[in-house]
Amino acid sequence: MTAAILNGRTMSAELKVELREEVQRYEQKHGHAPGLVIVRVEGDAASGFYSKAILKIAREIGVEARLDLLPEQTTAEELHTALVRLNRDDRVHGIIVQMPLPTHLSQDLVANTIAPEKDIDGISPISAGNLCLGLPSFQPSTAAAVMEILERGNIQLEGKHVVVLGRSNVVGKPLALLLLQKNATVTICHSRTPDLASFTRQADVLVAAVGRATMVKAEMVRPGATVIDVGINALPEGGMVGDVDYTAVQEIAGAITPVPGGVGPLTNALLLKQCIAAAWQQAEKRAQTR
Ligand SMILES: Nc1nc(=O)c2c([nH]1)NC[C@@H]1CN(c3ccc(C(=O)N[C@@H](CCC(=O)O)C(=O)O)cc3)C=[N+]21
Repeated sequence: MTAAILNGRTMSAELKVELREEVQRYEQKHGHAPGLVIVRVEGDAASGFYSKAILKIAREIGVEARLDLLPEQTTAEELHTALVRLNRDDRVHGIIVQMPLPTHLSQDLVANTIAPEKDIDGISPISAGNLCLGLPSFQPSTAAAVMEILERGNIQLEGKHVVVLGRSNVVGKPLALLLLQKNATVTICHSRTPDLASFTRQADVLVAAVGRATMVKAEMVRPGATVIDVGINALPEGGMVGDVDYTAVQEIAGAITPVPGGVGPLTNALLLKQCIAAAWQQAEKRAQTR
């Protein structure tokens, strides 16, 4: 038996249609489009690709988006000033700062400066705190993309054992909290977990978010399990692979996400979804205080 493929491209196309309609409703009510600004500090080549991909999807669904490109030598103070200006700009509803930043700029600075109501990538302490408390909040978009795939793939979570490989602040940690909200039993494994396979073999749903090419092998997967691959590993010969040994694991798993074409295509769509939500929230708040 081979696994059902959870196709992120198809799901993303469906979500984009829904978001397009949502943007039209917003525009009819408020007379302007939701606004998004991507801040990119030059340095990391891949992040330029992601910025362009976000601009493209924004254009497709009708969100007004622009890229603010800052030079690699930008100081912490200059970045702070740029973010404060965006916080004060009423036409900007969502702000995303592309990671990774050059080493002299800290993610903390960004997380603590972006206005929580514009933090559509869920990196501020307010967003993280609300998520931890089980309150509504913006979510890191990759973690949100995994939840969207599970939902659209009709993968049941209540009472299921989900094993998450990786504990990053952008994927593993927030994802574990989102899964708990769905009443899953959650285990987080990481680089210091001994005998990883003894955990992964127990998983009804296995999520790999480690960043090590093809490290999840067939013998680590329980027959019939759902396997979600968040990994993006560039190959020296070009192309990319996930954290899962796809060819071998798809013979064992019940359902599996490919790389590319799995979690990736949904990530930016979820970012835009949260930007539209941010625009609604800000417009309604403004209406109340008038
Ligand atoms: N502040 C911040 N937030 C992020 O959410 C963020 C970030 N920085 N920096 C970079 C990572 C990575 N990321 C992806 C987005 C889309 C695809 C995507 O669309 N991938 C496709 C296409 C891949 C291809 O064909 O090259 C796929 O997997 O099929 C992947 C990865 C968001 N990230």
